[in-house]
Amino acid sequence: MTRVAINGAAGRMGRELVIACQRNSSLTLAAAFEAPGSDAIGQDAGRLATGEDADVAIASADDRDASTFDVLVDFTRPEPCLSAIDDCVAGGAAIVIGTTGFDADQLARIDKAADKIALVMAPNFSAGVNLTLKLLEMAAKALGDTVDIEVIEAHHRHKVDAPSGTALRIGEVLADATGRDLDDCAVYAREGHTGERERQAIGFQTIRGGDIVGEHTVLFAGDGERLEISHKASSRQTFAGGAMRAAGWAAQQKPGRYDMNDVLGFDRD
Ligand SMILES: NC(=O)C1=CN([C@@H]2O[C@H](COP(=O)(O)OP(=O)(O)OC[C@H]3O[C@@H](n4cnc5c(N)ncnc54)[C@H](OP(=O)(O)O)[C@@H]3O)[C@@H](O)[C@H]2O)C=CC1
Ligand SMILES: O=C(O)C1=N[C@H](C(=O)O)C[C@H](O)C1
Repeated sequence: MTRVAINGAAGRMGRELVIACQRNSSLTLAAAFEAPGSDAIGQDAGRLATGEDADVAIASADDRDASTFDVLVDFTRPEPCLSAIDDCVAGGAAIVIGTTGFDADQLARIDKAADKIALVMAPNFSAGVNLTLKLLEMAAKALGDTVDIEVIEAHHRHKVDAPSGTALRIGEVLADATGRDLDDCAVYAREGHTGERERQAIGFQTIRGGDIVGEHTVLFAGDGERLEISHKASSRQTFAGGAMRAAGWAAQQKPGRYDMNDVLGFDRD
């Protein structure tokens, strides 16, 4: 049995992760953590997620001892995630990172930690989104500079980062497939007299509202026709189940940085 710990266990994803862990027969919930001072500390992680006790009390992230679990799953915010990584390095545990919104310095710290522990990081753990990335790569290679490419994403009103981590990953895949550098061609906002659109631009449109779980569409707009490839998540269990699959896999790996292509066994080309 792989011993799993969940960071941010009282959050939207944290509660779904508790459920997904309980549904996976090769995993056992060993620990759950929340922000120091959180009202959730001391509450049972299972009771919070499902109404039934899991006999795992949520502890403060300050009291984390990574020798008591094999892998930690983090869906929190960048800074708490980096603290969790430090603890996993100290205790020799693997980590699965679903958190999004890291800056370049933070990403460099994550890369460094992967020299010491197995680290699986993905902006989206749903199998459907990871398959969508493959379809997008194929479409972008085939259509190339004959179309204008726009990435449209929609999420719930509580999301704090934009564009979504998934949209940014989509942008990287599209840029690679068309031989562009995303830093040069990304357009994140348009207002006023913008001038005509440049063919090489990859545009991002962000929608925030209500309880939208997560939707991503790529529009390939040509003359006389347009192609749209969409993924729409309707339940956070799709992310949580994928993250638990990654947790079981990560616990068996040697140190290194991995993503969902590795977990799902997808080819890299
Ligand atoms: N990769 C993927 O498949 C997916 C990624 N995500 C990403 O996951 C992250 C979380 O999303 P979501 O669940 O909606 O957000 P929530 O705000 O609902 O959950 C985050 C949780 O982390 C807690 N937290 C804050 N600080 C700490 C700390 N120091 N130690 C431990 N826990 C802490 C928060 O507590 P408090 O509220 O008290 O601050 C909260 O309970 C986001 O970055 C989101 O983009 C989301 C879905 C899928
Ligand atoms: O914050 C969310 O909810 C989600 N975040 C991830 C992202 O930023 O891509 C994945 C998912 O779409 C839900």
